[in-house]
Formats: sequence, C-alpha cells, structure tokens
Amino acid sequence: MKTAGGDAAAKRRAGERAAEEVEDGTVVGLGTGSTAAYAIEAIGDAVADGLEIRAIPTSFQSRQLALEVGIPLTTLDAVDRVDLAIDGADQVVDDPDATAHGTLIKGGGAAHSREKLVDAAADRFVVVADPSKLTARLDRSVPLEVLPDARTVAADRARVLGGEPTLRAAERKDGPVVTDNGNLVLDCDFGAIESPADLARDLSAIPGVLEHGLFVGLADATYVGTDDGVEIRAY
Ligand SMILES: O=C(CO)[C@H](O)[C@H](O)COP(=O)(O)O
Repeated sequence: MKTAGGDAAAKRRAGERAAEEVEDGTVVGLGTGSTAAYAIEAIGDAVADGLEIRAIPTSFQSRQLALEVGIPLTTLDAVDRVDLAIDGADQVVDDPDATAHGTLIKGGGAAHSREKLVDAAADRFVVVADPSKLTARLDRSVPLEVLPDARTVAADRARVLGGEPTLRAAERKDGPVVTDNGNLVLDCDFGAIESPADLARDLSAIPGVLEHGLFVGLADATYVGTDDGVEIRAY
C-alpha cells in the first residue's frame, strides 16, 4: 500500500469507528488510502464474526484488501442502492461558518474518479481522517484524472483557470502515474481556493478531464481520529 503521512493511530481510530456504522444486509462503498484501509480491515473482522454485507471497492488497492480480509464484493451496476460509503480525504474544510464546510480534496491515491462515483451514489458518505486533514480553506493541489490524449490541452485549460498543473510522476517506475482506469493525473495548484464549488464546475467543463478531486456537497460527516477518540463533524 502507498505509505501516507498523518497520524496513523488517529487514522485507525477514525477508520475503525466508521466501520462500526456498517449494518447487516447493507451495501458498502470501500474508499482508498491508508485511513480507509483501517475501516476495510475492521469490516473484514466483522464479516468474519458473521456480518453479512456486500461491498463496492473504489480502486485496485481497496479491492485487493477487501479480498484479503474476506469481504464479499459486488459492483455498482449490480445493486439497487449503496447504503454507506467510507472514504479518506486529503483535505476537509472544517469551518461551520463557511459554505464550503465539509468540502474535500481527494485523489492523493489517484483513485478519485471511482471514489466520487461510489461516494456520490451512497445514501450516506462518511469521511475518515486524522486532524492533519482539517483546514479552514482548501489549498492543496487538485488532482485531475485526464485522458492521455488530453494531457496538454487540459493542462492549458487548468492554467487559464489559474492553476499550475504538474503531471504526477510514478515513484517506482519511470514516467507518469497511470490510474486504475488507464489515464494520467495532473495535480493542479490553485493556491487557496476561494470558491470550491465554482472551481469544481469549471474543472468539470474541461474536455478530456474524466474527474477532478474536489468533492463538493457529497460528504455527510467526517470522523476525525484524535489522540484519545473520534470527533464527528456532521454536515
Ligand atoms: O483520495 C484518496 C485516494 O485517491 C485518499 O482517500 C486520500 O489520499 C487520503 O489518503 P490517506 O487516508 O492515506 O491519508
């Protein structure tokens, strides 16, 4: 698994607490990343103890882990509904007075397109995070999953919107990261993002962008692992 920064103990608390929300007979979306992995492992333990669920993974990584821990899998087109999705985030706006409260940047693992598909389909979407992910204003790079042919034109369009795009490079392979869907990732630095909703709309309009990592109005709650427990932010 990709190693990630942040507080591992806090991530584990958040993931395990969210896994307690999974009820018998439900369909669950399984997010990607180190925090979501703690939830998947805890759900696997519950399945071993008799919990009956079906799950929809959001990436190769979460599918692999779910198989390892014995969670029965299904697909989005084979179910009537997704009851709950549990997923991590790279940044979460944590300011009850801001309209962007609960808005996310995701895609640190280049899985944001399938994550958005599953998270948005869920009746309830719970974000799991350690405190380092909370921010008053989003200011991390926004990942764009782009068709390989669209790399240059999409980068140009992102620049027009005020972004500085960088093609995400692979770490143990020469060349770029290739997503689970066979595409490339442009990490676009917009500085502090004034209006995530406006930027999300503009990024969605770029031809060749499969999906961007701004999740606006999708999360129902964030479970934040702390030194000694879990704080829940509901939206
Ligand atoms: O969006 C994601 C993957 O595309 C992850 O959920 C996000 O990068 C958080 O990862 P971690 O829990 O390892 O910090």
